[in-house]
Amino acid sequence: MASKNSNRAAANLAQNKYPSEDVSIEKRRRIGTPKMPLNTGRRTQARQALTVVNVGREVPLTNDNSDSNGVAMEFTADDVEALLNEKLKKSRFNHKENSEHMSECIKRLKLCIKWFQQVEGKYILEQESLKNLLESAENKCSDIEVKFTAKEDELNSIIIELRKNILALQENVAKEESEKSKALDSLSEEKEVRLAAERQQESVSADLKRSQEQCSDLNLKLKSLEDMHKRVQEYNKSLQQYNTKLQSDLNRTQENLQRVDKEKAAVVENLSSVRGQNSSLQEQIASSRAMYDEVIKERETLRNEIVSVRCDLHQVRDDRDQQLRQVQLLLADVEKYKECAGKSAADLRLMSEKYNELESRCASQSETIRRLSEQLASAETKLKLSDMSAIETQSHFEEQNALILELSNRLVESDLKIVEGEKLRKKLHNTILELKGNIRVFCRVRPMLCEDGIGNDAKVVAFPTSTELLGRGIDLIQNGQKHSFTFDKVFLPDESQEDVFVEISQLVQSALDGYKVCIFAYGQTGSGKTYTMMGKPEHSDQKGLIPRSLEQVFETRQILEAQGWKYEMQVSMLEIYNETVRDLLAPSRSSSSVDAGKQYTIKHDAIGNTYVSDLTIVDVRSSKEVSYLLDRAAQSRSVGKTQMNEQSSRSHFVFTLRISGVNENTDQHVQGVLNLIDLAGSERLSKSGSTGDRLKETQAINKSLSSLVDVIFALAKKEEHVPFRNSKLTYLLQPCLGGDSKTLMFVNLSPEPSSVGESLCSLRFAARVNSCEIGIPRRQTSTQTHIDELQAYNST
Ligand SMILES: Nc1ncnc2c1ncn2[C@@H]1O[C@H](COP(=O)(O)OP(=O)(O)OP(=O)(O)O)[C@@H](O)[C@H]1O
Repeated sequence: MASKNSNRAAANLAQNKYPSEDVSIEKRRRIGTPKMPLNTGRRTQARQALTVVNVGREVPLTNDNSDSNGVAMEFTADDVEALLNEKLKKSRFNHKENSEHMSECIKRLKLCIKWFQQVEGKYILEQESLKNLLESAENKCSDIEVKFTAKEDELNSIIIELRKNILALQENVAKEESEKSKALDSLSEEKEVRLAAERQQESVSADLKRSQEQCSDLNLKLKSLEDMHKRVQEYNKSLQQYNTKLQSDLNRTQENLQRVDKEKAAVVENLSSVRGQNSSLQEQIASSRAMYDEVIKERETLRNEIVSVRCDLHQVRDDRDQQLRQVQLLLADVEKYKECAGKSAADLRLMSEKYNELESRCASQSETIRRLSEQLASAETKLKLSDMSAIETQSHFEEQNALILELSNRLVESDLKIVEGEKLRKKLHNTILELKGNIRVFCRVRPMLCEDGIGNDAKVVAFPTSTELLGRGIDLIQNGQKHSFTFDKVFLPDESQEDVFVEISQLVQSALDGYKVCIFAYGQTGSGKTYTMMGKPEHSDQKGLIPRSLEQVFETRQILEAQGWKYEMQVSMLEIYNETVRDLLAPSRSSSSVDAGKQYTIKHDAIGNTYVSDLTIVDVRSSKEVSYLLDRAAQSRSVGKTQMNEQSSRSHFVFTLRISGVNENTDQHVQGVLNLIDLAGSERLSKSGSTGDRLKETQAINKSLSSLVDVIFALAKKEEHVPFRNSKLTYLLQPCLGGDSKTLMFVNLSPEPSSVGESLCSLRFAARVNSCEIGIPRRQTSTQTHIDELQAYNST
């Protein structure tokens, strides 16, 4: 209830109303006051009332029941107005009346003032009460305002919080929505995955079924395979037998190859004889052609003669006809004359003379005609004869031409056959080499020498004689223990230099075909390395591989020249002594010590060719030139003395023949290299008994040979790093060992029982080399520009 009143009071305040205004509004209306704020309006009304009283207007009394106190009297606005507007009735003569009237007026005005004062008192009271009310209302209002602001603040903070909550909620909603969409996506994905999985499951179960079926099938197959395995094992055995047969076939193929080579040589010979025949036939043809031309010329002259004779004959015939016509005319004249017998006898005589003359002329002309006819007949027979001989010559010429054509066809055919044969030979040769592996090992045991000592009959080397190992196996007996080894070829002590060369001649041929070929001899001092490589060139049957190879190279070069090949050969020779390279062909070497200061550096180019800087390279055209160079090199070689061999080489000897060939017919270029190396002795320090300088040499030799061993072993194990640079020897041989060359190692053995330890070491190393696979041999064919580039590189 209290709050209701306070609310209403607040509302009134807001409308500038007072609580009691509603009550007094009627009164104010009645006294005619305008509606105005109370404190100003009431004072104005009072002043107006006083003004009315002071002005003394006559105000009609609307209420006559006013008592003497005049308190109960009430005045309306109209009353007051009327009272104020009332005009005093002044009469100049009736002062009394005027005075009465005035006093009346004053009386009324006083009443009116009194009323006003009462009203004012009431108003003041009311105003105070209203003020109190206002104050309380204002207090309430301020309280409310404070509460309101507190509430507002509270609400604002709540609103802010709510807004924050809304934002957070909106974010959450957005997040939730994105999660929802994600979840929906993943759901759909999962659905797809599930479908796929279901499908997969179906297929897997189908597969499973199939697998089970297959499994059972496989079980069956396994059984059959087991049976087959047994059969395969049996087959394998037979294959092994077949393999040995193949090996023998291979040997036979090699023999065939040699036979093919011989046949080739025969064909080449045949070809050259055919070529000779051809040239003689060509000469014959040329002479026949000359004869034919002569006959043709003769025939032409005869024809011309016949034509001229015919012309003459024609002429003579014409003359004769003319003469005959003249004779007939004359005869007619004679007849006329005879008829006219009356003419003179002189005329007659003249006429008969003329007639005789004409007759004799006619007879001579007939004679000429007969002669010319005879001439014509003989010329015609001559012409016929020359025609016949021309035809004969022509047929002979045609025969000769056919023969030439046939011979040239045969020549082309045999050329093709030679090329084909050559190709086949190369192919077979390379197949054999590939079958054998591109690093091969041959073992050679030298015979017992007088120097080896007499009476030492204990045999430490034996050669198995089984078909499988014949020519390939070797047994070494050390302290009663047998060590067996197998190599690509084992040469018995009694096998000749020729026998050894036959086995490597194809390799030498490969150098001409554009391959890099490297043949080196390894073994202890005195085991026959130099004998194998160099031999004794002064005795033709004891020449070693180097002179024989060179002879073959130059011989084959000549044969290949007939096929359009042109070769250029360059030779260089060096030795590696105490890890230092020495040029064996250096001109200064024998006379001065200029060479001693030179630092020969070994370089390899991108295509695996090796170059040694400053090394003397000599162009050679014949094996004789090379022999001369070999002699020069032999003199330059460093030869020392050890207990083991008086002429023992203490350095590695490297002979290099570079071959570059061009075939102008086929526009082929080949670049081959033939490296022939005589290594220094591989004996161990203890065995060599070296001291001082010799010990240093032996150590250097051992270092380079052990580097060779390391390189070979690294290659055998297919290691990433191969230590080629550990020694000059291995670095020089890098392209041969690690690259694409055809490499052959001779392991030379001494049959002496005292050398059995060294022989075992050599054989073990050789066996390791034999198990190596080192790349695929690659033929070096190139264009002319490439060769020029290489030569330019070489010259730098
Ligand atoms: N197959 C052989 N037939 C005949 N004599 C041989 C044979 N092999 C080697 N000789 C002889 O054995 C001796 C030593 O041979 P060689 O000089 O070739 O050995 P080496 O291994 O080269 O020795 P070094 O390491 O000292 O050079 C020589 O007198 C040589 O003639």
